[in-house]
Amino acid sequence: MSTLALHQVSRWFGDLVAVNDVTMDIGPGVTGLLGPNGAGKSTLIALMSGFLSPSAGSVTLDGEPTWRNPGVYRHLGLVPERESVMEHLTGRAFVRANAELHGLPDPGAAAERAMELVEMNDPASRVIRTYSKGMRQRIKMASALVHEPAVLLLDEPFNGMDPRQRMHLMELLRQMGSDGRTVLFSSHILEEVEQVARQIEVVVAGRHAASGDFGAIRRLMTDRPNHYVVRSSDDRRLAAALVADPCVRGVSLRPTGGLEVEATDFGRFTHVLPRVSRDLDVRLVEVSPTDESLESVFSYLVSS
Ligand SMILES: Nc1ncnc2c1ncn2[C@@H]1O[C@H](COP(=O)(O)OP(=O)(O)OP(=O)(O)O)[C@@H](O)[C@H]1O
Repeated sequence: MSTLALHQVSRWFGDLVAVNDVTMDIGPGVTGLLGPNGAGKSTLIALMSGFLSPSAGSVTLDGEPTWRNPGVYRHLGLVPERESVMEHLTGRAFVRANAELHGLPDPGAAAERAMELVEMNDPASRVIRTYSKGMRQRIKMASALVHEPAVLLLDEPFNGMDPRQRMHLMELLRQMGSDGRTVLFSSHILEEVEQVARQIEVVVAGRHAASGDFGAIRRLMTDRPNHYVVRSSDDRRLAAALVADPCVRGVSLRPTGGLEVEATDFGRFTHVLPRVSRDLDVRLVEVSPTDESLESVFSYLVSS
């Protein structure tokens, strides 16, 4: 069982701060690293896997620094986002080359085992140039798993996969997590993370914005102020009644018609709105959220 520990880690490139004072522990089981594009996920994964040195702070695996530490690399497997695979090699030769780099006693057998895990034995004799996006993802995965590492890091592994491949990979990650491995994967899609990860770490603009299980992250999201457009048969009367309720922080009339409502308690608002409109005999025509995008959730989390 292995734990990756990041302590006050920052990484800058010239003037740009890609990772800003991040402290987190990644333990056994599956962790999802969630954040919008450019949040610093790939940089964090490169720091964890020892490919990048921190500008400040420390990244350790079971107490050992990951940067320039070959002893640690034996326990780490990395599935990068970019296609760094060799196009002209067969899948088998590619996975086997990694087994040889790790100095495994029987590289051929280790490669077959790893390819079987990701269902890549059949296309293994074809050259990688002919592979689909999903197959490329899986051959990278086999290569990362060939030395049976205790820690597996995957950068946006579900990108480009079809639903069947996606489900298979999710099952594989779950299995590895329950076997006691430390598995971390990055994603910008909450639903993807929700289905596999026991623990979620949210990063926004290089900062660690939130941490917890899916329930905790979801609560943070639903407890934030929510903005809705409400159209009804009598907007003014409805506005006066809504603003009296504690779950509503503000109501304004929109120039184009309807109301803009800011609710602080999503759960309560969903009960209050129909009750108030029924009591007033005002008919609701439209209720739609205006800021449900993941970006707005992220910016709320980072400013709270
Ligand atoms: N080698 C580099 N040189 C300069 N800037 C970099 C470098 N690597 C990353 N960055 C910058 O650091 C920030 C974080 O990038 P990073 O790739 O880690 O984010 P991300 O969350 O993985 O995004 P995406 O999902 O789009 O890959 C970005 O502004 C990026 O442009």
